[in-house]
Amino acid sequence: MVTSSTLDLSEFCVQLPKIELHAHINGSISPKTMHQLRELKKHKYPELADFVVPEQLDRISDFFPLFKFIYKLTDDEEAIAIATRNVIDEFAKDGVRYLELRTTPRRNEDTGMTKESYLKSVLDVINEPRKENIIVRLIVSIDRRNTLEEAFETVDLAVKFRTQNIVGIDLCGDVHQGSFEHLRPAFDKARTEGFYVTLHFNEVVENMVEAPNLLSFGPDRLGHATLLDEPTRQTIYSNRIPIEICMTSNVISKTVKTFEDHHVKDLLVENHPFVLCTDDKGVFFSDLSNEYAICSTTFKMTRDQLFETSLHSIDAIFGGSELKSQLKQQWQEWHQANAHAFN
Ligand SMILES: CNc1ncnc2c1ncn2[C@@H]1O[C@H](COP(=O)(O)O)[C@@H](O)[C@H]1O
Repeated sequence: MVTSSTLDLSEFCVQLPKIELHAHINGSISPKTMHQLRELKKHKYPELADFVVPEQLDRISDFFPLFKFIYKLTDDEEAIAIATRNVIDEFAKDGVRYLELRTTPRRNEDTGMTKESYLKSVLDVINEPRKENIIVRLIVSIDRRNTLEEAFETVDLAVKFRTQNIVGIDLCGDVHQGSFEHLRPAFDKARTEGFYVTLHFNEVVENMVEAPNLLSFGPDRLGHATLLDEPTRQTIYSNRIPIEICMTSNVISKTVKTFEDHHVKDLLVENHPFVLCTDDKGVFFSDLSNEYAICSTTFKMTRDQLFETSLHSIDAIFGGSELKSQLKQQWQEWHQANAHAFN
């Protein structure tokens, strides 16, 4: 039998069943898969030979241009399928039992990939049978830089493939570009069609002016919610809107100074719902188990508190009450079978 002395914090965090709700597919591609895809694509794009993901960024505006390279690695249906499959396998190995991936459908004129064939390729992988104990769902992302027409196109695609485990729509992309208000009619349509909605929220100071607009939409979850003024905080707390927390992402992209300063500390004090997530594990080099370990070490959380954090995350999934009950039962069974790991 394993005792607590043989199960260190990192191993506990891997074994703990976890929920991942904020993972962008193209940002989650591991160095190993990047290498595999680079080998496939190097003749076509020789410039990829010198591409390495930097370990540190000076500011968040240095983050978005990385995708000019990453998108060359996934420029066709086969490559995006390989990336999606490997990302799912890696999350499963890291103890994730329920995963909501998100991605922005993208076309590529050279390869003939369309937004529809991109989405189909991702969904085919999400829905393929797998041995691992992991349930996978998809959130379709709308990029802030999109025109309203493009945003509608994305929602229409989600409607077309809705029976294939698409559960929600997300607003993401370069935080210094575009506006939610401009794209709002597409989000209204998504809501009317019955999709859940999550919005990247207040990652940088410049986003704060549009916060009232985003909140007036009534999002089901918020991504990051890093900078909150008092009225915004009140609205989020009183409506108990769950927040997707990505500690390493925020610290590496310098929207939060240090782990100790991270705004998750306020949520812990307020007992406000949050879900620990990775954001872009391929770019920030941190798996979900590592995010649990960082949160635990930074805020002195016990193993019981980590288990409760993971268990409560189930309430924030874009799924119905039956699925939530099934997952909670699975979590409780794991807890009973692993009582020794909590000492
Ligand atoms: C750091 N925080 C973040 N804030 C906002 N958007 C982000 C993001 N991290 C990733 N993305 C969005 O996700 C895309 C990559 O995955 P997909 O091509 O969709 O699979 C990026 O191009 C960006 O638009």
